[in-house]
Amino acid sequence: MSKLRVYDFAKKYNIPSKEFVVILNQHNIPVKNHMSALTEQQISEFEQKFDKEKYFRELEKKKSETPHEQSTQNKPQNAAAQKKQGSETSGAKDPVKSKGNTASGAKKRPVSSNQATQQKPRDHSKKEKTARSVYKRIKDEKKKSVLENQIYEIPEILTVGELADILEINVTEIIKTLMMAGSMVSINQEIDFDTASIVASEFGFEVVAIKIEDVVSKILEEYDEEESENETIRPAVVTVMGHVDHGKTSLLDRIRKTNVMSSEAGGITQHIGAYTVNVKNQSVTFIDTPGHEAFTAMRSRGAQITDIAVLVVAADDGVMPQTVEAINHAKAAGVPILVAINKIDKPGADPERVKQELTKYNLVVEEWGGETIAVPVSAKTGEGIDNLLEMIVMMSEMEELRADASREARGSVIEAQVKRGKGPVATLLIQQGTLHIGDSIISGTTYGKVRTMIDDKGKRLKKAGPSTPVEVSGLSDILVAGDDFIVLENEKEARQLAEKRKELQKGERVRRTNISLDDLFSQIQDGNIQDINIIIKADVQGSIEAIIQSLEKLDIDTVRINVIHGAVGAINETDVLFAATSNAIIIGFNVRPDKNAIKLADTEKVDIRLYRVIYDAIDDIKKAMEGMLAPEYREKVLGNAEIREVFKIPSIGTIAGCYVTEGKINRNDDIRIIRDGIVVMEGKIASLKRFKDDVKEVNAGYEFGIGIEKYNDLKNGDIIEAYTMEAIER
Ligand SMILES: Nc1nc2c(ncn2[C@@H]2O[C@H](COP(=O)(O)OP(=O)(O)OP(=O)(O)O)[C@@H](O)[C@H]2O)c(=O)[nH]1
Repeated sequence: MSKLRVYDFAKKYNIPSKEFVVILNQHNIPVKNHMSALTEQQISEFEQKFDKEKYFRELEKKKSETPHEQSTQNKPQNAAAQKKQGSETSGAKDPVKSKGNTASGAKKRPVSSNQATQQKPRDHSKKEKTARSVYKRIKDEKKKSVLENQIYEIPEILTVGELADILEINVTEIIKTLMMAGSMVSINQEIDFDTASIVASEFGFEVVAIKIEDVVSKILEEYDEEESENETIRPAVVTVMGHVDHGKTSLLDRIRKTNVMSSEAGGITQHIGAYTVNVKNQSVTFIDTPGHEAFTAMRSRGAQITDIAVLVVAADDGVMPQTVEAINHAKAAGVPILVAINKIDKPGADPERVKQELTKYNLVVEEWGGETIAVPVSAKTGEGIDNLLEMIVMMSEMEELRADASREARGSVIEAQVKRGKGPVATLLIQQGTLHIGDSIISGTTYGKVRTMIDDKGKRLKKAGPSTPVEVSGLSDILVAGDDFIVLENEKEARQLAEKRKELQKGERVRRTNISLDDLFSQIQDGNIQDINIIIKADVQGSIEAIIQSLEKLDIDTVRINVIHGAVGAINETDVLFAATSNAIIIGFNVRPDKNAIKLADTEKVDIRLYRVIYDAIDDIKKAMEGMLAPEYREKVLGNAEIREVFKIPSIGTIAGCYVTEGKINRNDDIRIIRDGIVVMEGKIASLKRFKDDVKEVNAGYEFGIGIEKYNDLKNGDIIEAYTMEAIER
């Protein structure tokens, strides 16, 4: 029998599961949350003790004693009545409201932004759609917040006029109040939250600061939720991926050249990071930076820009490690793959072999009954390129890519730099709507007002629609590739938001919360995850397959394990970015992360687990899923040294001359030898010497000689890593 969870049991009594958790605990049945499993004994115990009728009787009684908040809330009231209620309520609670206590008082009763978003009727007039204003957004919601909480939501920075508008008080009254407090202000002057809250309290109102980031998320949420009424077909955005030297850049160049020569004679190609070509009166946009690394780096910043991935495979070389990586990265992003079998002009070209190899990765070509389109091409001679472009157009038609050009623009940053005479410029890919000259945008902590716009042919544009890449100027600073951008009502708002974000960034960097083995169980319990994504890096292909097979056998109900990528070699930055983007855990089997990967894993909060025995890896995951991961020891790396020279000494063995690159090496440390990112052995130090003397430790920057217990196969360039096992708290 499968386990009975609290939420299933709660259904029997028709009681909401969260309430049921409380009831169970009241009946001495300890459960953590609605996902907790109950034993048969607990169930029968509860059934004997619980008096259902009594419970519902008491519930009814309680309900009749409390006022019907719901109906009061929904009753329309005029502004004066609201204000009166506002002042009376806050006054009644706090008759001697002193200046400055408002903010802290307000903190105790924050306005639920979630609630507000959910309940707001979705009625956007056309005018609202084209003017996205933080200030207006707050104003729209203020009536509701007054009704619910007698608290006004105000921006963290606003003008005197805006405050007057929100509180519905004559602006001269506000100016007068501020003057009496010794502050001479005009209607358009900006004041901060503290000042605004003091003014508000003078009039008997309580205010809370609405967080800038909340407003931005609300705006973005609203944007996504809004139905686009005028959707039309938009061009596909294509990224080219594949193994090194298979011809990605050559293919992109060939496509661009062919196109410019045929239809844009006279145009001067501008390298802006992406370009558009015309195929049978339809446009296709190509991202100029090939490779899955760039693709995943963009994705890790939130940019989902690619509609189709063109996988370039050289016909004379076949499927190679990075071909497989590219396939996995595209698949994890849910992007359809079109295969370009390149270099068919070469004598050794064998397109059929490529098709055969691809089947191993579930890419079965159409002529063999699959769904993958594969086009033979030569970036060198141009053969097959037209066919490839036509297939891209066909695929984009199948994908039904649509966008509403009548909305205000939203999209992603493709590239950014400073140009002479232009200041900071950025290539923006418009994904929705139309960007106009003069639009105010915000992206990350930078804002701007679009001053000029050019396309990839150097043509000046006044506006640009969906899927168009444009280089814009008029920005306050350099944008970051992969960040999104949105259009706000005016430059002032964009600036305020950008400045606020910058301030927040100065504090603590907003960290991504990624999955880790330690919190896996609680996340499963809370129902937050149903899929566990895993990336495996190992020393040999056989280990990857063995791990995948063992993982498949793990059977924990309601959760599925997906190995989204497995490859031979050290753990690198791209792996970490991929994990961060796909919320995956990285398992390293007999391999190590490189330095950049360690750093990135730390900032991106990616859990990397290193193992030497397959059983240990599987066991850890199993235990994590069952919530039984015992408090454990985790290794701490103490130092790294590089082997610079190897001496074979008869009767003693191999001694290596080394240099400590980081930390220190102690005589008693555990050590491992790493060759090209792969662990070749783990063991103990047999001897540690500086010149002729035995030493206890060697610090960074010093040379030393080392002998390893029962191991002689040392090589120049090997890394000796010293580590110890440390108890960690979970
Ligand atoms: N014969 C022939 N050579 C090609 C073809 N396409 C590319 N090449 C050659 O293959 C080599 C690699 O091409 P690139 O376009 O630089 O390959 P890439 O995939 O962009 O390489 P990376 O940027 O290093 O990953 C170059 O010497 C090209 O001239 C082709 O269709 N036929």
